[in-house]
Amino acid sequence: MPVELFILAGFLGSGKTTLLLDLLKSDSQGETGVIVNEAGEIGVDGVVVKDGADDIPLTLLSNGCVCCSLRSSLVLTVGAMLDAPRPPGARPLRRIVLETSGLSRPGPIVASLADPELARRGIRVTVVSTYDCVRGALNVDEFDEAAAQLGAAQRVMLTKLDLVAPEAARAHIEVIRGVNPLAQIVADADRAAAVRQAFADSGPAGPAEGTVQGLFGGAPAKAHPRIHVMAGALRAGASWDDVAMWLDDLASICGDKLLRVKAVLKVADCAEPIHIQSVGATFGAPRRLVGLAAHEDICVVIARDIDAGDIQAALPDAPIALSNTKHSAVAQRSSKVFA
Ligand SMILES: Nc1nc2c(ncn2[C@@H]2O[C@H](COP(=O)(O)OP(=O)(O)OP(=O)(O)O)[C@@H](O)[C@H]2O)c(=O)[nH]1
Repeated sequence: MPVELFILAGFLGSGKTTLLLDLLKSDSQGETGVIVNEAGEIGVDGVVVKDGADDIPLTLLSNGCVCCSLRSSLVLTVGAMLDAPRPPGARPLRRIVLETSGLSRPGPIVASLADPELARRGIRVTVVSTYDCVRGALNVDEFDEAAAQLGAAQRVMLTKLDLVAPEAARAHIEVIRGVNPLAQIVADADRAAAVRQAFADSGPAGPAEGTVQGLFGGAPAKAHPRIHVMAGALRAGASWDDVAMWLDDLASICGDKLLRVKAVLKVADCAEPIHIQSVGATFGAPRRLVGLAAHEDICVVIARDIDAGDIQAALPDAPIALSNTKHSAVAQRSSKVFA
């Protein structure tokens, strides 16, 4: 049976990891492999996926943004995942999901997968993009990435439907149709049904591959010139209160320039690492990761028009020291080329 490779795209915080975890929970046969890529050098999603679903084949591509720098390693990773021995009695992998960074553009990833080795294996590629019904996806500052992610999708999955009225959902569907009239829109209020539709087999005809590659194949990967991906290092001995106060300060300094915070931090006064995340400047409830007592700290902050130097200058005694990552440098370099 051909293996389905799903490229899971969608803007920062739009619900990719949550959708992936729902798929893994529903996959009682363990037929799904996962590749996680994040902006910057930090793999929070990989940790969260591992905590939510044991025993899945999982590979992290965490040394850069996949659409900028990892083309050949992606092909090798997919091949290695398919060749890896399966546990006794397990079925062969039926699908692989590549969760991209919320800043990745799917076009170059699809183009990089047009590889003779993968074609020989009969892999079918489908781009599934998540669309956040609370934030919308086409805010002016995020337009380039969001439009690329929606435009390249064969399927667009409406997320956070439970948080909006049906009229709002209908309005979002019109927006999506305006950007990509070819996409199948998954808007089922029954979450389990929606997850099945989002990851349904693409069928013998394949998911309009010609269309995606024709529109986006080979396009250069443009990092957004105004977006900064920062890594944070936790000061030894910092407590949960220190971190909570810093998050408050960070939100008030950045305001709507703050796009995403994700961290797994081992603070002095809690036995387990704590998973923290925000979408924009809105923080979800912190969660203890019980299975990960010995995990090293990871922290990523993604913002627009404000970088680590600005934040450090405003918060000099912070319990978390921020530094700009390669993704910011890539963004700055490419702004000269693409501006
Ligand atoms: N109520 C509700 N919350 C959701 C839904 N999907 C995601 N969320 C919440 O939105 C936040 C971000 O979700 P993630 O799944 O981490 O988003 P993501 O797209 O993987 O984020 P990045 O990898 O940073 O781009 C989390 O707090 C989720 O719990 C949904 O369908 N309903």
